[in-house]
Amino acid sequence: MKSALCFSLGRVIATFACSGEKEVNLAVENAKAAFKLWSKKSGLERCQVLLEAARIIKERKDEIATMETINNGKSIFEARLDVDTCWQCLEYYAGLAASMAGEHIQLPGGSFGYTRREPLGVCVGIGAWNYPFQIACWKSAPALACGNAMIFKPSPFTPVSALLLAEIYTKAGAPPGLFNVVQGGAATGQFLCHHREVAKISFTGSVPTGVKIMEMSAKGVKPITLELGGKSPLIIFSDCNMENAVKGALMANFLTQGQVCCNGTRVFVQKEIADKFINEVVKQTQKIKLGDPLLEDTRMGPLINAPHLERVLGFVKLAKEQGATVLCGGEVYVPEDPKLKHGYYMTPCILTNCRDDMTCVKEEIFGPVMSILTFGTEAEVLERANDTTFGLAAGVFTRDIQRAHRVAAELQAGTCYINNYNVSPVELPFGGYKKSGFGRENGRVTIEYYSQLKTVCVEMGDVESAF
Ligand SMILES: NC(=O)c1ccc[n+]([C@@H]2O[C@H](COP(=O)([O-])OP(=O)(O)OC[C@H]3O[C@@H](n4cnc5c(N)ncnc54)[C@H](O)[C@@H]3O)[C@@H](O)[C@H]2O)c1
Ligand SMILES: O=CCc1c[nH]c2ccc(O)cc12
Repeated sequence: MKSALCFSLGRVIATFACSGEKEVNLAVENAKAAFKLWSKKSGLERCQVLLEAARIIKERKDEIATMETINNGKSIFEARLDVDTCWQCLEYYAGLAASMAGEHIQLPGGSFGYTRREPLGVCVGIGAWNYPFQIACWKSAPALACGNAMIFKPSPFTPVSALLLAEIYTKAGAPPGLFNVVQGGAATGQFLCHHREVAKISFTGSVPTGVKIMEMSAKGVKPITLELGGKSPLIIFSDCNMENAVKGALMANFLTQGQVCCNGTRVFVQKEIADKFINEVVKQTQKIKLGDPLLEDTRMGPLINAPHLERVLGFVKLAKEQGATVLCGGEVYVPEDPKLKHGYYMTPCILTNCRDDMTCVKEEIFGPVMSILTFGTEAEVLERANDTTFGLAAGVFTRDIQRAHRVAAELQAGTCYINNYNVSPVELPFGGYKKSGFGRENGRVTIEYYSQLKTVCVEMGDVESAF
């Protein structure tokens, strides 16, 4: 069985054999052997390997970013920013590796207890296609820092860049098999999830697949992290800094061609400033440079593949049928360069006259389509913003500091941005509420998702038997 990889030119650039049960078993055996060695190392020794891997990522930044652009279609400008958060993530967890510790608890009669934070074993990471290298780093860095091994399965649409990470960990001194990559789609993912020697699964992808992962993990009683989809609200109050709010709305909608899980695609604008905001946001959107993602000044490349482009265009068509107005974009784009004519490009789209019950406002589109809605009061917009089964992210633009925090506290989302959107410092935990998933990536808390706590109870006196 083969998996084909396509790029913006619409041509296959690589083929990979999908891993079957035999290859998955082999990967697990290798990971188990590596885990034996790695889990015995001190935190400081693990820290040194992660720091060296971070250094290599920095050194090879341009090469990795180029590969990611070819892999995914995002602009080279953005791919470089992605790579920065990757080495930062490895450095961050390198720093935490040596500080992992338990507690010492005094008990009556001089007895005491202590806790040990121990690794889980062989962990599995399963990734989506929108941030291939970054997803592999955000999963593997905390896993390895805690003393685990990881088998990573990238999306079959973007199989290449995770292999660079495997090469880098090996060069940095990780034992063979500590970070293993297997290729394939759903079937390979199922072999991994069902494997009895797999201790944990961290999944990034869609809600329907997340449900399947949860079912499989339930059978094996395995802990999981689910980073799923979203339909996040971005609330723009009339007292905002307009220039920043417009920039924020673009950041919330058009990175990676709009294929970002935490995008703020429901943009609620207070009525008083709606016309001015809409004018400005359309003006700035029309200036976005589309085209060859490897060119320095390009800011939007092609979507991931032909069926996805059709799907996104279908959402725009349906929005029009349901009464929305297309203010710009929403159409197939054919770059002038003949080499790019088979790419999956579309122009970034802004919809107005949207209602909360429209499909474009309710469902995750995962493409460059912003839906603008207007609102009157804070109470009204909060109710409408929270009226969704998702809860990945949310944003608010206002100059009123009390309102900013009040609104952030009321929003049902795992990440709330105040006066910015889609920045991702690795020090901050990231993850969902509601159907957007559970568990966290990044931040100190993720150590808890890749380790388990052992309590050791020590008797200093004689046993007082009940018998
Ligand atoms: N919350 C987040 O952090 C986050 C980040 C990126 C993408 N996403 C979401 O991911 C979706 C888009 O990504 P996608 O299309 O790659 O998602 P997807 O669910 O189709 O696939 C994700 C991964 O799961 C694998 N997979 C598919 N079926 C499987 C099965 N039955 N068992 C095991 N593995 C299986 C795929 O091969 C792929 O590697 C969007 O909904 C987006 O919101 C979420
Ligand atoms: O696409 C959604 C958010 C996101 C961006 N980069 C990463 C990396 C790993 C994730 O699990 C999610 C994300």
